[in-house]
Formats: sequence, C-alpha cells, structure tokens
Amino acid sequence: MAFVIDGKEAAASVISAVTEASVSLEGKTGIKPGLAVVIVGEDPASHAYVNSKGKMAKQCGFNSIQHTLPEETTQEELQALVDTLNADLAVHGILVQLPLPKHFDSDAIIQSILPEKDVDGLNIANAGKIATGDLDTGLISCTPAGSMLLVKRVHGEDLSGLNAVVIGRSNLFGKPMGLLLLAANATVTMAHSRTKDLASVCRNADILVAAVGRAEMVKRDWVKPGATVIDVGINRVPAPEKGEGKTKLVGDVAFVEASEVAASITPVPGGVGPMTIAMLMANTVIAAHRACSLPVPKF
Ligand SMILES: Nc1nc2c(c(=O)[nH]1)N[C@@H](CN(C=O)c1ccc(C(=O)N[C@@H](CCC(=O)O)C(=O)O)cc1)CN2
Repeated sequence: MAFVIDGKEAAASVISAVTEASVSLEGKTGIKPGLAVVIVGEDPASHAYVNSKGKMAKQCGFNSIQHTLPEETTQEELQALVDTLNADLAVHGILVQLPLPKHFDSDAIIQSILPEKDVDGLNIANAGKIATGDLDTGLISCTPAGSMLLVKRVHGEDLSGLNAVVIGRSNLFGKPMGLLLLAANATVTMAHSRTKDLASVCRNADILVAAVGRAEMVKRDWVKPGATVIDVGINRVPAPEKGEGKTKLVGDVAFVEASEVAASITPVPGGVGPMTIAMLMANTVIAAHRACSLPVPKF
C-alpha cells in the first residue's frame, strides 16, 4: 500500500513558518501583512473557502479584510473596489474568489490586480515569470505551489531523471504545475482531453498529477508501480452508503485502487486542498516583506 502524503500536516508546517515570519515582520516594522479577500454572490462552497482564508489569515497574525458583495454587483463596481485595494498601502495581498458570477469578465478583474499584490499568482506578469523560470521575484499560484511542495517532500528539490505527467492544461493549475516540475528538472508531459491513449501516457509517469475535474477517472492501470500520485481534483459525488441524499468528496484518482500500485499518493480530502490556503498565506507574507524591502522568507 502506498504512503499517504498528509497535506494537512504539510499545510500546518507552512502555516507555522508563515506565522513566525509575520510576527517577526510586525516586530521589525510595526506592519502586519494585510490580506483582502473579495467574494461576490452567494455560492456556499466559495463562502466556506473564503471564511477559512479569513480565519487562517488571522491565525497567521495578518490584518484580514473581507469584502462581501451582492450577486448583482457590476463589473465597474468590482473594478472600483480592486482599484481601491491596489492603492491601499495596508493591503499587501488581494484575492478575488473564483468563480465570479457569470456576468463578470473575470480575467479583466484578475489582470487588474497589481502583480505585487496578486497573491493568487494568476496575473500574466506572475504566470510569465514562472514560464521564464524566474521562481524568486513573482508570486506563484497557490495550488501548483502547494502541490510542488508535496512532490518535493517525497523526491527532494531535484527531479532530474523523473518523468512527470500532468493531466489538465488550465491556466489556473495545469500549465503552472507543468512549468514548476520542469523548473525542478523533471521531464514533463502535459496530457489533456485530446491526448491519445491517456492511460498509457500516465503509466509512464514517475510523478502523476491529476487535475481533470472528473471523479475517480485515474484507475489502477493508469499508475506506474512505485509512482507518486498527486490528486488535485475535488469532486462532490453521491454517497448512498452514508444515507439518502448524502454526498462525499473524491478526487480525480480512484484512491483505493491507485494506492495498491503507487508508492505515495495524496488523499482527497486532506491532500492538495489544505496546501492551497497555506500557500496563499505564504504569498501574502512574502508580498508584505517585499513591500517593506526586507528579504523574503522561503517556504
Ligand atoms: N481566487 C481563487 N479562487 C479559487 C481557488 C483559488 O485558489 N483562488 N481555488 C478553489 C477553491 N479553494 C480556494 O479558494 C479551495 C478549495 C479546496 C480547499 C480544501 O482545502 N479542500 C479540502 C476539502 C474541503 C471540504 O471538505 O469541502 C481538501 O481537499 O482537503 C481549499 C481551498 C476555487 N476557487
């Protein structure tokens, strides 16, 4: 059976280092890292994530600011809020919770966040830095950064000689994840819905990263014996075994089957998910250090 990579424990250790850096920054400068989280509309899952971010920010000693806007907010109103937060010197990190309601041009909003405050790492300037191999001066998007931290816990910093396959090519995850694996010297294949014989491509992976958004799509025979499997999927599916109408979370990997073949694997829940919020806190404390012209902590 595979070793289960504990994302909660890894996230707790990042949070403890972030808290130490935040307390030390405040001690030196009197400045607390400021994180502004903006949410528009009523989506309950998004509200739950935003509440967790607010709680975690407070736990890290940050100044946590939440802006909750109604569903009928216009593009111009949201843009005006982002512009105000961009200009606010007490705000070091800005995050707009996604997805935004359908009437928004999300990309225009995300791209208008100042790159140095873009703690989600979704801005073209930050994405471009990863693409050019500069991992030190920008902000790296949280889920890929957290996934890499878990990969490095297993394999160390240098992935030379290892084949990595990323299933999924989104701007939010797949592309930056592929680039981070490449920057760590892995030989990277980006696979997606149009890839021919996906199962055999995946079977070649020493590191298999699944981000397809389809419940338990990656089966036992997709996994190379001894591989490391990182499951980025969060899918809510019916769980009749828990009672009528009940649901449960599963990843993009059939966990039990894959665990019989892999050497290490992340669970869902409790794997990559908690790392997303931990890396958001890490990016905020990094942004605050840069704003104070102090050397940035490493996580
Ligand atoms: N602006 C952003 N929007 C969204 C992001 C993001 O990174 N930035 N990611 C997701 C949602 N998300 C954070 O916002 C997020 C999703 C899941 C988890 C998590 O810890 N999941 C747990 C399970 C939680 C549960 O029981 O429901 C786990 O996997 O263990 C954290 C953050 C979309 N929007």
